[in-house]
Amino acid sequence: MTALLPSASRPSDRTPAPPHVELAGVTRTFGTTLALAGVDLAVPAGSLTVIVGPSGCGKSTILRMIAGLDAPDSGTLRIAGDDVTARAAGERDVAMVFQDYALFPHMTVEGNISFGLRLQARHHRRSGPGRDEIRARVGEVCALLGLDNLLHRRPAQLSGGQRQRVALARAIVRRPALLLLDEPLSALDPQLRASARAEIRRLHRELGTTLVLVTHDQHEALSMATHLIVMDQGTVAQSGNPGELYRHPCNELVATFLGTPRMNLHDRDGVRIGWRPADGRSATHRDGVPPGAFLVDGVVESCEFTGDGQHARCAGPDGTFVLVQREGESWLEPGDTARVTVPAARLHRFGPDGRRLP
Ligand SMILES: Nc1ncnc2c1ncn2[C@@H]1O[C@H](COP(=O)(O)OP(=O)(O)OP(=O)(O)O)[C@@H](O)[C@H]1O
Repeated sequence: MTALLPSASRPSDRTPAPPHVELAGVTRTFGTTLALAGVDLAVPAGSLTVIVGPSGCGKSTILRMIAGLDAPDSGTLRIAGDDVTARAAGERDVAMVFQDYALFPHMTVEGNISFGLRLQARHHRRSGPGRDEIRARVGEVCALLGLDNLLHRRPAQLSGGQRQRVALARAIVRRPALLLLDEPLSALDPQLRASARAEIRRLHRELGTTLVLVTHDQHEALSMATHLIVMDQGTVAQSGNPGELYRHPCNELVATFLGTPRMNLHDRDGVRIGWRPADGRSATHRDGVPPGAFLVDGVVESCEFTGDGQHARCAGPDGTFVLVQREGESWLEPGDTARVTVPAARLHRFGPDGRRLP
């Protein structure tokens, strides 16, 4: 497939890509709410960067700032190396897809997708795209997104997933160097979400453009991101490769926000010990405890069947915890005594301030 957009270095490159977007010391207050409390972040060029965090942590505000729809109170924003902090939205090579897709209801799919190009043609008669070019570019993105058979429908005649693809098509037909997606999957039902996630990843690979996506769904974030940024109360808690953040969370917030069921935590000797529910093994009293392994006891309160396994919820002297059991293991039942061991290499330790201990 020929790249529709100027190619950027791929996330699989070994050398770290230069940042496409950089925020330095960005703050933003709304009335008495400090939405962004000094944000420093970098979006690697060509990456699929996902910004994730609890509701209200400032994700959408960051996206709107990158798009030029909001301005920082202080700090700087650079795109492709240029300081664009004071530059208007129209002067940035950026396209944004909104959460509600914001399609024009009275226009057909074709009309919606070609709208920006037709506007360009009208305003820049000499340099803007001609009628044939517009038709060719609309055809190209419709083929890419499987919209060929829907060109003459209006948004009301489309499913949620089809509307989302039209919104994506409308954004990429302009060939922006940077594509911003605000909660793009939130209007879709769970089954469509899985295919839409794959669709966005494919689109990102084929376009080779930098894509920044905002979500509050950690599963979506882990499964889609080539670069992950976890936000907490208006600041960046941690950023990097999703696997790295999952395996080595820098603090308790990142540790418990990423992964389901969430990480179990127990206080022992002034240290908080964390372990992921899938890393524990149910053991009997006759089993030896491997050197350095963590041992936790409890009574099974309830079990939840998940299809390929079960989640056993337990309560014990060290607090409550969840154990993931897979097919083939001997499953615990409510009322059973649970004795769980966790290998030393799978333990996380946090200090009183919540930060990861070495
Ligand atoms: N226009 C506004 N006026 C007043 N407060 C605002 C405005 N926009 C955002 N805020 C506040 O700023 C904070 C950050 O909002 P933002 O929308 O960026 O969070 P978010 O992480 O995207 O949340 P969500 O996941 O719920 O969409 C919130 O406390 C929000 O209430």
